[in-house]
Amino acid sequence: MLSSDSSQMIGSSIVLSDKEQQVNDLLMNYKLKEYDEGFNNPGNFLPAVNFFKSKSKIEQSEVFNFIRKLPKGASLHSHDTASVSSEFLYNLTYSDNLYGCVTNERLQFHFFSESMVDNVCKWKLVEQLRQENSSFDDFLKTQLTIIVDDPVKVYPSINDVWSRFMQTFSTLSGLLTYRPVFQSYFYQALKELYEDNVMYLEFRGTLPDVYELNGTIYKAEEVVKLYIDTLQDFKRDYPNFHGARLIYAPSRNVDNETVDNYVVAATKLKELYPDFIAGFDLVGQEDLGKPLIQFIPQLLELAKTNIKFFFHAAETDWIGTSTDMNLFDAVLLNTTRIGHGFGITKHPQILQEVKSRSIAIEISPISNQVLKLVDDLRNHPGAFLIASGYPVVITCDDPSFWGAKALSYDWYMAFMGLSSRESDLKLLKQLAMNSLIYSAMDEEEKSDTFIEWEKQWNQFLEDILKKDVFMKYFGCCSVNNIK
Ligand SMILES: O=c1[nH]cnc2c1ncn2[C@@H]1O[C@H](CO)[C@@H](O)[C@H]1O
Ligand SMILES: [Zn+2]
Repeated sequence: MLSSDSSQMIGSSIVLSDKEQQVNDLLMNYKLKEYDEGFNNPGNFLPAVNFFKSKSKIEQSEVFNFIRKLPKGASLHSHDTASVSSEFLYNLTYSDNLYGCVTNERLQFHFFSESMVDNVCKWKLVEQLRQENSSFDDFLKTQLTIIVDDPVKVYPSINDVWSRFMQTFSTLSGLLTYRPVFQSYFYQALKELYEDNVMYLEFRGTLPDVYELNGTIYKAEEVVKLYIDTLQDFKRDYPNFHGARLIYAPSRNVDNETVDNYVVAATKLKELYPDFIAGFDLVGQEDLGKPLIQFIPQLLELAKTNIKFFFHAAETDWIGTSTDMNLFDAVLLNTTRIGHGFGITKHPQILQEVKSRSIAIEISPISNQVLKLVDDLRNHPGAFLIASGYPVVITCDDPSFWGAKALSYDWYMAFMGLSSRESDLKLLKQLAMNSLIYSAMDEEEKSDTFIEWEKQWNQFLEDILKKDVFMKYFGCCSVNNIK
């Protein structure tokens, strides 16, 4: 029974090479030490603690530092304006020509040239706001993320945390949709992934209007071009980075007529940029927005084109509600992957369908914890999906908003919180391969990328073993430590 049970886990069919086995021994040394320490002192087990509190401790974990070095393949679910580290975001607030204004206790940003400041708000240069009031900067920092000291108190329900979450998107809008910032932000998002050993990105974007100081506005089609140009710049600077694609993902909290317009826009974008546009999704808090069933005629129209669907579905704790039913519509509409799918384990029929049709579930553990679906990540439904070999990819959703960076924090949670004490390098290797297998790349591109990834993987094994030999002979970090 034991072997039948563990043979169903993701990665269980992998046979490790000798080199991989040596690296695995090291990894499991780190993992078991940390895991068993948690078993003995449950209050210290990091996946059980709110991420706002656990983050700095995760950064000291040897498992986490191992995962950071591991070539993780692709990042398949993140959002346009919640991608970069909060440090980078904060530094953007020192940009020239940036104005701020506070309405209803929320900060708004906008760039203006001096002669063109509008009257929509009582704008002042952010530089001036900082000079006038010594506590302004602390206030500004609270506006860039949803991090708070006491999340249980500040966010009693999911609607409270989502309200703050949406306000944060709104605060950042005027800062990030200024064309030079828009491009440097995307460049930085790619850079942080690259530095986290991620080689390819598929991200959701709403394609907001982007502006210049002289009043020029770029509409969706031109905004896509801005992404493509930035991607090209990035690939020129970092030729080992494979690439990126956009999933056009506007708000679901709209009427039918707006979705008619989405269909027209998505079709046009796919025609103009067939390679860069991966597909379509609808975003926003599912419990408060419209369910997919409301837009079936439009979505069927879109399905006639070669646009793939990547629907967010059942990002919820409720069973049998419209949010939960989105799983059925997503599968019936032949979705390529499912964003979150948090409710899936309550639906045996959907479980069968996703397995037989190879529809990957994009699991974002930290997002689900911070946005109040589950407190202790050992109770995340993804634990069942991983243990039973469902098609799963690990994703990061909105790392910027909770102080995470790129993908490794979520991989850490998947490895320590959502999988068995026994799960090892085989799981991590399969998760990396899954991220390429379930990407929107065509078969030829997938196999090219896979070859690139394997090179990185072999280099990673070499690097880990070299470091291990070094540690054995030199103790820690300096030749003075030779024993
Ligand atoms: O986890 C999520 N579920 C649904 N929608 C989300 C999530 N994270 C971000 N957004 C949505 O994405 C838009 C920016 O691309 C935001 O406006 C937000 O509504
Ligand atoms: Zn999302």
